Amino acid sequence: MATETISPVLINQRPFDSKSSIISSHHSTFITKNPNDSTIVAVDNIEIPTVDYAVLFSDDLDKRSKALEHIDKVCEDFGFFYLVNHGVSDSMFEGVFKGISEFFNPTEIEDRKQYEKKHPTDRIRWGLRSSPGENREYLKVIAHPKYHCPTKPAGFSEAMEEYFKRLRVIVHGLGKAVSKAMGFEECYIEKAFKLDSGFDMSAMNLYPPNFRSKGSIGVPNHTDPGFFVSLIQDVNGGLQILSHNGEWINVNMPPNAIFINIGDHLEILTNGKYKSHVHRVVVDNNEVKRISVATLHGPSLDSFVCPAPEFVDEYHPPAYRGMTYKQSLEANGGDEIDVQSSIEQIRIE
Ligand SMILES: O=C(O)CCC(=O)C(=O)O
Ligand SMILES: [Fe+2]
Repeated sequence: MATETISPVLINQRPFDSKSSIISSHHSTFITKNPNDSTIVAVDNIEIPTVDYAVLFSDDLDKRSKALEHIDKVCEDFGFFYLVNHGVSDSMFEGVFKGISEFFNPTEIEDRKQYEKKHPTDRIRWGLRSSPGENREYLKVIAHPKYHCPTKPAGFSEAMEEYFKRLRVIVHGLGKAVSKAMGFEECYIEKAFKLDSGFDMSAMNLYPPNFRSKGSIGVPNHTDPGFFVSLIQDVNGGLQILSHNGEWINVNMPPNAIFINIGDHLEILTNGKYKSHVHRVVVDNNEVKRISVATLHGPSLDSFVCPAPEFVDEYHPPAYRGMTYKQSLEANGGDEIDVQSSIEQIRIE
């Protein structure tokens, strides 16, 4: 594959021109321009760590403390992991993917247009993107504090509600485990982000098979707001995440695992101890459509999020500006449902 290297640019988690293709070298990633080839290269040989949810709460103290040490290390050294043994049943997964598939039924596209953007305070939003920079259909809903979802097709809203309820328990459990793993009281994260009224937004995504796509990109490079982001999918294909070392890694999830990614606001709270990682979706190789559900688990909208005193000292000055979660969702021109990362605006250079 002949490529013309323009100039080696370490991506360092910043947005870049999605028309360029990317070649990963061992410890850095270079943007290269290759007019004949738009494939996006990522590696399969870096194993994404697995966290066993049940062991985090094991009665066996030795097992539990080893599991807590493990999750702390995984959050710090990677920032993302596969969560298994989480208690979402196979039938719950089936119900979710069946409901989403039916919602995105190709013959009813006119019906879905009622959820196109009307106002920044929309609680349900639908969109269809078909361009070289983005190829997906999506439905975004607010899942918490008040749940919203289209009422049709029959059973869809109920299946999603049941899933979001279970997911909240799991993610709050992870918050407790991580709080303890960092040496704090169990409800440290819960209190810091006022999670009783935590703001959760979920994006249900439908990616076309490659023959129907307008280019390689399903979703361009981004990080997500929130403290944890959870992702489930019906088939593997296309999610890639940029590692600490600047290598794009293919996310190949075990069946019915949940992919957990640290969100921007846990990076801010921990003053960069845990980091939010750039990811994207590539649709090049997808022979079939793919469905994913990405849920951004956020602080309450009025939570003021800044680096916590426990993570600040003379060697680690605050690296992010403080603002409310709502302000941060709007700082980059987004709104409460079309949430956009604003960590670049929040980071103190
Ligand atoms: O569909 C995926 O695999 C990822 C989607 C995503 O990153 C998002 O919706 O924020
Ligand atoms: Fe994302």
